[in-house]
Amino acid sequence: MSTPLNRSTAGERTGSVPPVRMVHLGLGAFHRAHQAWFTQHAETDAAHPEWGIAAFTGRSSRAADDLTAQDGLYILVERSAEADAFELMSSVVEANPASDSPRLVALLSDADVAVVTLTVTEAGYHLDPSGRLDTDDEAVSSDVAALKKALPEPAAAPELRTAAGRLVLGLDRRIRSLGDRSGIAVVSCDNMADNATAVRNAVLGMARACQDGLAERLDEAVSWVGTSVDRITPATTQDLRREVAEETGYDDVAPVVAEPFRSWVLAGEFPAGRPAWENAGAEFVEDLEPFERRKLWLLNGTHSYMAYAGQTAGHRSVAEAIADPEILQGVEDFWDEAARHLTDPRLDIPAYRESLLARYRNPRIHHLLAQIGKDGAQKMRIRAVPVYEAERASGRTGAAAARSIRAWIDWLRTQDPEHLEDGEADALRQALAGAEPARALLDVLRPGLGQDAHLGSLVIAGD
Ligand SMILES: NC(=O)c1ccc[n+]([C@@H]2O[C@H](COP(=O)([O-])OP(=O)(O)OC[C@H]3O[C@@H](n4cnc5c(N)ncnc54)[C@H](O)[C@@H]3O)[C@@H](O)[C@H]2O)c1
Ligand SMILES: O=P(O)(O)OC[C@@H](O)[C@@H](O)[C@H](O)[C@H](O)CO
Repeated sequence: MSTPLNRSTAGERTGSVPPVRMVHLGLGAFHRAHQAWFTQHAETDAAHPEWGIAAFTGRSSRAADDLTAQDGLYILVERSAEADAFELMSSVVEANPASDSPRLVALLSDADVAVVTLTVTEAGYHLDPSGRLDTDDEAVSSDVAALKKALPEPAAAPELRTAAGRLVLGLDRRIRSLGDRSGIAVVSCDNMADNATAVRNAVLGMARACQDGLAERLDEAVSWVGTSVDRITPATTQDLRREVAEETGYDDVAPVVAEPFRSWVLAGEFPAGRPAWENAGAEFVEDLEPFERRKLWLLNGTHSYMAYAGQTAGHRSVAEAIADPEILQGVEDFWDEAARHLTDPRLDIPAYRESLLARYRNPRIHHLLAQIGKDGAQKMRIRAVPVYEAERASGRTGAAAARSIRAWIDWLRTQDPEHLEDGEADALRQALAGAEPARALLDVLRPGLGQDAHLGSLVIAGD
């Protein structure tokens, strides 16, 4: 019989409960395998940790219910090709539902809270293809209406639908209560190009739509920190729960599995302090872009290629797809093209590629292509299109990047348009229903791309 997991059953396996100094939005698997891990491993005295995380779910309250019942504790399974290592995680000290605006306001009004991190998926920023807040989006306009009413009333904390709306409310209250001491770092940990600008555009776009002058006040208080985050973290399954119970004796309802590899590169200021994440291997750099491109193009770019080409070929996981010689060739070709534009000597592309192959081939990480394939419009826009454009600007064909874009289009055309798992599903449905679907899908990726005759010859043939 397994034991429920909580601070009393864990006993001395955890240190004391650290004070909340970080707020996180988007309590998914990745946060628990990455930022929570780095925060726990940054502590110099594990018995008396100093940085606790108060996390909020992104939408449903499920993860908050599960983790609250366990006092925030969960088990992280580090899964290499050979073996599993089980670690009890205790840096998340509070798990709240996304709906709990009063708690978010209270936390952000506390001067000791110094950092906000986010993992709300690319779609959770509600940005349009040009990178600005999409004010036509229903969730965005609903938050604008609620905030217009609530902001002038200091005690109001309505339930909001977007991460940007929640941050506008919480940061407005922080500035009102802390004045000069309201400086704080907001750190997007989602896979996006220039994620610091992405979260800034979302939050300031929301503020601008709600109240004159608010965007400027928020921008003065917030340091928008850019990051490149990496640790392959598949969705949790019932099998994992069973395996954790067998190995540890705990009936953990919210375990997480991840590969041993992890990396976090950050650029930006932390006006109110931060955990010493460098103790856990994080790197702080002045210029994030080369690192971000290496990760988004080489890893995420080929993940997306494998997701579409792999599912079309009948594969289910990354490990299966990379074992297919044709797909491996497509991955290598994409890397050759992308690598020509990753010339910073600090990047060591050959070693990075070799390590990616080993990570993809880890047979014990069951990373589903269907999970990676969600929200393809936003992902292909930043993972494949820039490689194609960089190749064309250098006078080359961009054939491998085009092959990846074609894989997305071919796969999309086999899907039921009514059940697309994509934040841009409406635009995709419209494109798929038109007279020239492939061309229209290219235009969803980037307006005008459908008119690129060279890309058309590679992607649209047979339309
Ligand atoms: N899983 C990985 O390997 C990995 C690695 C690097 C980066 N990331 C980044 O982390 C993100 C989350 O990955 P995950 O594995 O935790 O996924 P997950 O499905 O476990 O969790 C997603 C989280 O985002 C929230 N969310 C989803 N849509 C939202 C929306 N529209 N508005 C607000 N919140 C929303 C969910 O409620 C949940 O808390 C990814 O989209 C990616 O940008 C993931
Ligand atoms: O998490 P997403 O949905 O942005 O992308 C799917 C995968 O490409 C991604 O999660 C990678 O596994 C991750 O970025 C590795 O660090």
